[in-house]
Amino acid sequence: MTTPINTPVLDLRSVAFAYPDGHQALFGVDLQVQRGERVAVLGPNGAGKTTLVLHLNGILQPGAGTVSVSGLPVVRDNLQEIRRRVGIVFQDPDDQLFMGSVREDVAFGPRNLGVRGAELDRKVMDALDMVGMADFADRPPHHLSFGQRRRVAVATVLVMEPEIIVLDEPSSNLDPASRRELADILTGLEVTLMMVTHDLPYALQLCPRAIVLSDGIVAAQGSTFDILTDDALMKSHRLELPFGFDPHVC
Ligand SMILES: Nc1ncnc2c1ncn2[C@@H]1O[C@H](COP(=O)(O)OP(=O)(O)OP(=O)(O)O)[C@@H](O)[C@H]1O
Repeated sequence: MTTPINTPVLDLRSVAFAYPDGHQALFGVDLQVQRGERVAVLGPNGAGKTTLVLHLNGILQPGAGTVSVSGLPVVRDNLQEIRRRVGIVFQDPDDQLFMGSVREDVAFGPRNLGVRGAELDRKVMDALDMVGMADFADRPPHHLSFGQRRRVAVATVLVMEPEIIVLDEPSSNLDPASRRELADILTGLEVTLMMVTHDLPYALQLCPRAIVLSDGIVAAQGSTFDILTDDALMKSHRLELPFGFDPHVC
């Protein structure tokens, strides 16, 4: 199927969601992400960011509203294709690494789609190369450091050649060098990217655009720089820059 060139990769219309216990987490979220964009999702604890992410590949289904990925609605019948198009890197890499070796973990997704033999080997090694983990292909994931496991988790998503990569707190628990190396990897990728983060300098470095999710609605969106330098907006949504960090000088 061909997709018109200006169809957003992500298109959320009036998405509302309540958990089974009745807690309403999203109250009508509208959000479009165009091909090639890098967008940060900012917001205080409990704002609904993870709930939003779980709607992007159909882990959660909205109570009202719609989610589409490059024009394809996120509904039960489309989930296999949606999950190929949307790669989610969860906060805890151990949620997505469960095989005996790095190579097997990265091969898991494409193998499920029927890729085999030399083509599978090539795809796996290309993805591991992109995250600088090719030398670790035969190591068990649980023998790797947290930062190395996060890179492998990124490779498990890259190998599927998704249309958008969504990362939940990609810089959490990384030491400064690993944090910087992951930023280098992510900025080098030619893929649409959405990143949920409390690490505001990271958002500024990686994502030209940001949205502020607060109490289950999109409270603001615009350039990341404009948002981070709007003191009143930042304060009203409990967003704080690290002490001494000045967005004007990075
Ligand atoms: N399984 C659940 N059942 C009921 N309520 C939930 C469930 N998961 C999350 N919530 C509630 O939904 C709201 C949004 O949660 P969510 O995890 O999406 O927030 P978040 O913005 O990702 O927060 P954080 O920055 O702390 O990770 C919160 O009030 C939370 O308590």
